[in-house]
Amino acid sequence: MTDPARPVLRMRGVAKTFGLTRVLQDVDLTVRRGEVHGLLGQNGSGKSTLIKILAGFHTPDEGSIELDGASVDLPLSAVDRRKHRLRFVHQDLALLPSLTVLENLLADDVATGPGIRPRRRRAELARATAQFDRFGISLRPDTLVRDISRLDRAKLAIARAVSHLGDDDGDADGAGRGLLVLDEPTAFLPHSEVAELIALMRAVAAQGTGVLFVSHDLDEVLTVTDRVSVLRDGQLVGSEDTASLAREDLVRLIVGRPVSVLSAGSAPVSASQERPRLQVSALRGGAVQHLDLSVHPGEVVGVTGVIGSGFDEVTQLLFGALRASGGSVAIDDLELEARRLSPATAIKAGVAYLPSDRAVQGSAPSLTVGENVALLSLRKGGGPFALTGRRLERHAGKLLRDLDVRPPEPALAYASLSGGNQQKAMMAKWLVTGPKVLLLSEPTQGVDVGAREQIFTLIAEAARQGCAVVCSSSDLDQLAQICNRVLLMRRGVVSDEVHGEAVTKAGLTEMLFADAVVRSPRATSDA
Ligand SMILES: Nc1ncnc2c1ncn2[C@@H]1O[C@H](COP(=O)(O)OP(=O)(O)OP(=O)(O)O)[C@@H](O)[C@H]1O
Repeated sequence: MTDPARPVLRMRGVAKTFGLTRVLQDVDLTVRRGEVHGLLGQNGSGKSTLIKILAGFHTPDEGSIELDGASVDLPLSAVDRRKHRLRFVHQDLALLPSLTVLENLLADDVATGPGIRPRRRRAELARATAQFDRFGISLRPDTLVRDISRLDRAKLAIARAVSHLGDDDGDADGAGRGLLVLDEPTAFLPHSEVAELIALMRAVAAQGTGVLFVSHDLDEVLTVTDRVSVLRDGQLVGSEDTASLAREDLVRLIVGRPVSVLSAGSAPVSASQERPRLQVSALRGGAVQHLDLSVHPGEVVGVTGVIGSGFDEVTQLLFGALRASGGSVAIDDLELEARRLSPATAIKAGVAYLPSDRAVQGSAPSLTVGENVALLSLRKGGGPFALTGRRLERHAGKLLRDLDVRPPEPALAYASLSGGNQQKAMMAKWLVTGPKVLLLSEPTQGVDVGAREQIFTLIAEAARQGCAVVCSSSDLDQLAQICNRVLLMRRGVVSDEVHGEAVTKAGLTEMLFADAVVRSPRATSDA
């Protein structure tokens, strides 16, 4: 029988170096059975590397790992991962959109065998339904994954991982239920939906599984975890009971110093009285039914709402990443028909766009950091010959240092930068073009508290230089810190607006709450 007090994971003295860079040093990490354990740290602090060691992707240079009290060989083999029920849910969720919920749940069988055998279908359906019921998930097994919401996809990915943890050969006392590693599964979810995933994590831990949860969202971490471990520059700087930590303590552990901007809020930039830099009239497309919007030089306007309200599509429409069906967009004296907008015309008109799905839309992962950062400035500088070789490296290197991208090394493969540093590099890429209009979609998703502060400063600086900024986000804290005014969208139209002193997290929460009250019961349950 498994000792219930025995940790599901114990890492000791783990170290990892890439080339000359020491990424992890002497890391001890313990996850207990039935606990949700947060793993935190700034961008580039080594969290993903630690997880990749657990996934058997990297071999540590030094250190040992015990799973359920048993020492395992390194690199961790698939056999050991399966034996000790070590499962992962990564940010991309790894679901197959063209298959059904049930087929995804059984993806291992589908991938390696003839699919779901007809005579077992009934049994598999019953098992899936029981699994969903156990965790309070309402998903129809026959629905195609491409037709379900982002929240349901995240739930499905977790249910799939857990279904392998709770196999019938578990110990009679329920011990030894393994370890579920969640690597930022909430990063692309609106804040209003995260609560449901938090409930799911707690339900998983309640069955005896250890949950290791990586997130940059401190409120989320303080709500769901029992303990947290913090990495700074590859070293473990603390493992603490969450209940004993105040938010400021956690920030200090992560960043190594207090971060004043989080409590004080950055001073909002003030809009001038000049005529609008960006004028949007009767824009429609996607879920957006009708949008009129004027943004002055120096003004930062937020757009928020619940999923399906269209708030997250406004910036995509303005950039031409999503085709508009009507309306017009004027930037200074240039009038454009919204239907004719494409990313190329938008860039030419002086529009910069930082999408939320950066890995897919925002960058060229196969190029180096320097090439990515210089992509647009090359275009601006008069063709592909404007900056080459050493000049390109010098130019990109300066930008990277200015923005504190770590490491500020233009020759590195872009894909090897940590998530938050990729985000800062993309911000650098756009800001060198001196845009008239800056469009942001969830600009600090997956970004640590220190980098978040730097990105806010960059946004304020862009506004100070006369940029008109539009930011689609469900992060009310972020909107309160950067915006002069925030629009609330409901069913494709603007239903409310807050501005001036009311742009605080409390003011925005109140606006959303008032909106939820007036929405129909069906719409409210979607929130
Ligand atoms: N394969 C690799 N080759 C070279 N350097 C790497 C490689 N993988 C990671 N690194 C470097 O190791 C450091 C730690 O990266 P890691 O991805 O573990 O950070 P992280 O804490 O997960 O960051 P984030 O929160 O931004 O995802 C970074 O400086 C990164 O550039």
